[in-house]
Amino acid sequence: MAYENIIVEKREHVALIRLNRPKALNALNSALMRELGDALVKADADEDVGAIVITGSEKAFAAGADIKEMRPKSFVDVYREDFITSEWEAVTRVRKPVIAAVAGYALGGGCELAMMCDFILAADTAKFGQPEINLGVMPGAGGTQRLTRFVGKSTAMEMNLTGRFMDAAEAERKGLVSRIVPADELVEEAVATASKIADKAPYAVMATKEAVNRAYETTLAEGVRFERRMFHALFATEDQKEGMDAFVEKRTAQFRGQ
Ligand SMILES: CC(C)(O)CC(=O)SCCNC(=O)CCNC(=O)[C@H](O)C(C)(C)COP(=O)(O)OP(=O)(O)OC[C@H]1O[C@@H](n2cnc3c(N)ncnc32)[C@H](O)[C@@H]1OP(=O)(O)O
Repeated sequence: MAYENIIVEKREHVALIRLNRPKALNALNSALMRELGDALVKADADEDVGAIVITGSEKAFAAGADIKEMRPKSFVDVYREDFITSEWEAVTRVRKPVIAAVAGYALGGGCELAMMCDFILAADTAKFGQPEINLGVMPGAGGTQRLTRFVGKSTAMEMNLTGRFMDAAEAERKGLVSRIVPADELVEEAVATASKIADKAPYAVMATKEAVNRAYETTLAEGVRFERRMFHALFATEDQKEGMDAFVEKRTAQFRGQ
């Protein structure tokens, strides 16, 4: 598939995906979401890729679903298409870690896309929000659910009901983003972080991601049991031997994904 709305680069075992509709502040239309889904499936299958970064531009990670594309749709259209379609959730099906590197606006579907990633690195210019209420609708891709889990009911309710934006400092304080970096270092820092993950034992990385995500979907007791079983399973890998041998031999581990 040829891409017109995203740019994909490979760097140091990292797939860097840039959303690229600058004139529309990376508004997420169906073509862009199809291309993003395709790029994610390919990066997930690529044995030379250990982690993925999704980013936008300096001004906008993404200003939400494309309002101009959405505007003429009827109830029957959105219900039949099941809009937001499963293409929007492609990122949640990726088994490798996905980092959202957010500068500028991450609004509506843009904020929802960032929250579907495994963690968010924010530039000091980042602004998050769920302004769908101003359009006479409400979030349709997780804004009422994921945002509430990240920042708690009170802040999520206020943001969803008023459309207020949250700046990077508040997002860090409330746990929406893992950390803030200067805007001109954002992409390099995200790629360096992803590359650090890509150097680790891939099955340990995959199992860790699965276990952390389980914390959102199950009870504590079930989650801890799941974690223990995944921990046990990693003793079936050569990388467990290599990691522990390397520690004892005081050298850097060379993981081979076996
Ligand atoms: C996924 C769901 C189900 O949850 C639904 C959604 O995501 S609904 C969308 C939610 N997002 C918004 O409501 C944000 C809309 N955008 C804005 O409020 C502003 O553009 C801004 C505050 C992000 C930036 O303002 P400003 O700097 O003044 O730039 P603009 O002139 O407004 O925008 C430049 C250019 O981009 C087009 N644009 C911006 N956002 C969208 C969008 N979401 N969809 C389509 N097009 C968008 C905007 O129309 C401008 O283009 P032109 O009209 O000048 O051609």
